[in-house]
Amino acid sequence: MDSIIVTGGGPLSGTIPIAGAKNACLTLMPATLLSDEPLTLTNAPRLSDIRTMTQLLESLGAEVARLSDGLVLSMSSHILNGERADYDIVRKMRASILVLGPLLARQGHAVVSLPGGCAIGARPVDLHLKAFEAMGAELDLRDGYVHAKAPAGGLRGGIVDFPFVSVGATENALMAATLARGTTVLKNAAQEPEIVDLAHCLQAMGAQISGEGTDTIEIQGVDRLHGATHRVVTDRIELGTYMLAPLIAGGEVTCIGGKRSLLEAFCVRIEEAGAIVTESAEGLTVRRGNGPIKAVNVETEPFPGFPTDLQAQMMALLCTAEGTSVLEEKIFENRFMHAPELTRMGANIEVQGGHAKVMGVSKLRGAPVMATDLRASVSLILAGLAAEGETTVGRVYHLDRGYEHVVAKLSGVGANIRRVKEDG
Ligand SMILES: CC(=O)N[C@H]1[C@@H](OP(=O)(O)OP(=O)(O)OC[C@H]2O[C@@H](n3ccc(=O)[nH]c3=O)[C@H](O)[C@@H]2O)O[C@H](CO)[C@@H](O)[C@@H]1O
Ligand SMILES: C=C(OP(=O)(O)O)C(=O)O
Repeated sequence: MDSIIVTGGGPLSGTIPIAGAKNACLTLMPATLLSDEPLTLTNAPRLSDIRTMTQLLESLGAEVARLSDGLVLSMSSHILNGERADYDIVRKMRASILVLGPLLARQGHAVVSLPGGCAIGARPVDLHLKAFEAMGAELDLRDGYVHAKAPAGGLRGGIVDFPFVSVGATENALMAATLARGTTVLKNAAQEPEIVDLAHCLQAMGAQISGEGTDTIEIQGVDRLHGATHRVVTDRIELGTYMLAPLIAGGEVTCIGGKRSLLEAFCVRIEEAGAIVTESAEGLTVRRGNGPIKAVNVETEPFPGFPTDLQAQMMALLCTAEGTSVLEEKIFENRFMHAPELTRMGANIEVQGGHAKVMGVSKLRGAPVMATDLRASVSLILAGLAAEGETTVGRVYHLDRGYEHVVAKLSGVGANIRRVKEDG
């Protein structure tokens, strides 16, 4: 197991290329199961989650080729020879549940392991299942698996009214509905850029979809989808993460490929805290304005609100802000596990239920800390960028799920950061 060692310093200067979005790629890849023709994704990120999804698709009979240093994924599921997504793969990555909709739509049956909870909360999949039921599927939950069967003649269109917004359930239902008979309407649908990206890819494959990016998506089922080539949208969470680096360590960084429209609510919050954000054709450039970073309050919400996947990193910034900030986590029940680790670095944070009160301190101090999940890991690296001395972040495998070349990207703008084997 590797660790990352960061020595506080600064200021940072230069450019960081932003990768294709993990969370878009993880739903675009299962879309290949909807067609017997090849789907090619460009701008794919080089991440362990993508390798896990590759393994899952291959277990179902798809062929996945990684070309051009892994940035191009070419997938083909000419023949599906499996219907079972095994617990051994699903437990590694919750996004595995996204094969259920495509399998059910294409071959009329599927057996997919229930993902179970994870470090940030219980994370049930009941909304995914209710959507398939609204399309006529019969579901049986036994032995830890969902056994799903479409009605004779295949899934049929239906009205799916989500009681609250779910990104994954919207994606799963959207994919399934492309091949259902008749019209499906998804109400209270998620509006994330990754949903829009999935809709664009499905449209390129011949799907009839309207309303993507709003809370009502309408899908007119078609008999078959064909192959396509699609470029994966920019990773707005990686983008936001690296935008925080110069605010914490000082300096100026341009995130290549960044667009404000992907992260408006986040940009507004960091500007309130004292950031200067400039958009150009190249990307987003960020630096501190005159004066210290100021405390701000943050509530996580579905898009277009402030993303939960940037809450930990924002907390790292606010640890040394002037004043007291309150962060409210409204998406996941247990997503403050970075707080005790930041406290080990000298932060002053009180967590109560879904709220974290962060009393700004003048400086953090380096310490050995433990990554508990993906975004928590990177928040500790960000905190380490300006901390006094050395911060060693353990359990870096969490980080590898969602950040490619993190050491190269941050050392490229002048950070003192290296990766070592756990035993030295
Ligand atoms: C691979 C991927 O894209 N992951 C993202 C996706 O996760 P994911 O798709 O799992 O997140 P959801 O939007 O579904 O979850 C939102 C909330 O709804 C709850 N819920 C969800 C489905 C369900 O059937 N029942 C239910 O109760 C969840 O426990 C959570 O509290 O969106 C999250 C919210 O933006 C992000 O943090 C994740 O990074
Ligand atoms: C929570 C995340 O991912 P996942 O839904 O795959 O656990 C994330 O990307 O921050």
